Amino acid sequence: MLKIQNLQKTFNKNTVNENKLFKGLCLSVEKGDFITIIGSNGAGKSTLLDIISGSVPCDGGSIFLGEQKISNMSEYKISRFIGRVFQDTKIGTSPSMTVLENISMALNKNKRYGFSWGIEKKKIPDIKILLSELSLELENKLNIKVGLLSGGQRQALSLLMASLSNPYLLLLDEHMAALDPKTSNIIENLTDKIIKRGNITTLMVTHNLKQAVAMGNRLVMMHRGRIILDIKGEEKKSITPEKLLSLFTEKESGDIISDRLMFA
Ligand SMILES: Nc1ncnc2c1ncn2[C@@H]1O[C@H](COP(=O)(O)OP(=O)(O)OP(=O)(O)O)[C@@H](O)[C@H]1O
Repeated sequence: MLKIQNLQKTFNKNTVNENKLFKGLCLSVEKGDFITIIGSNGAGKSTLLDIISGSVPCDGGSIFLGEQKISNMSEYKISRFIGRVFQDTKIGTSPSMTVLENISMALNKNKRYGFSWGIEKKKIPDIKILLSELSLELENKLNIKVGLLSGGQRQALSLLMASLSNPYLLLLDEHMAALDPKTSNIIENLTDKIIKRGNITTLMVTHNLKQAVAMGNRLVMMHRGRIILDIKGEEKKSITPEKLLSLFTEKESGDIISDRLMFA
């Protein structure tokens, strides 16, 4: 479903700050895979999602989403196939528009008339049901401007909106990192529910080892632009945060693991 072959990326080429990040990274993702991605600071996790979504160009290699080569496409075109939720709770929604207008925009995303927030009245009951499943009272706030919602409510809405256009791929970039523990827990459960319900192929970057272990069917660990661990099936089910840490140290002995990863 997603095939990344021989990915190359160098930042600040031919300068003193040159950083050869990806030197032939490969990753094959099956339809319905829910992959949690962990790794040290600067490992390339966000850059990988940026390149897949077209916001950062790669220098070489190819990325296929199904039969479609997306590695040379514009970010705008790729966004038709991909949903993305960021760490910043303000990015996925439009603050000056109401909850209903935001939802309508997501529902109309890939339609011929494009981004529009016109909503058919008959759809409102279904939208209320979708929102009530978030258990954040948003079904009673249809006409409230999204800028007035809490970070958790906005993130739940972003997640729902990212899933509404039935994306081929969902990219979650530390989308729970800016939330307090209770809200993070709510969004974690929602993430699981939304992904399972739609069987959405998903890559989720996290610094939280417990979430990386508990969620998804596959776990990828990155370090310095390389994939150093890729586990799935029974191995993934039986992994613990402690085992992950010792595996990391085994594979990269001598390197200092990031405090952020270690104490998440
Ligand atoms: N626009 C850019 N210009 C120059 N260097 C960049 C740019 N974006 C990322 N980098 C570098 O690429 C490397 C990977 O960064 P990236 O943000 O992808 O890592 P990460 O694994 O997501 O890290 P973290 O866990 O700290 O968020 C880092 O060394 C970073 O400084």
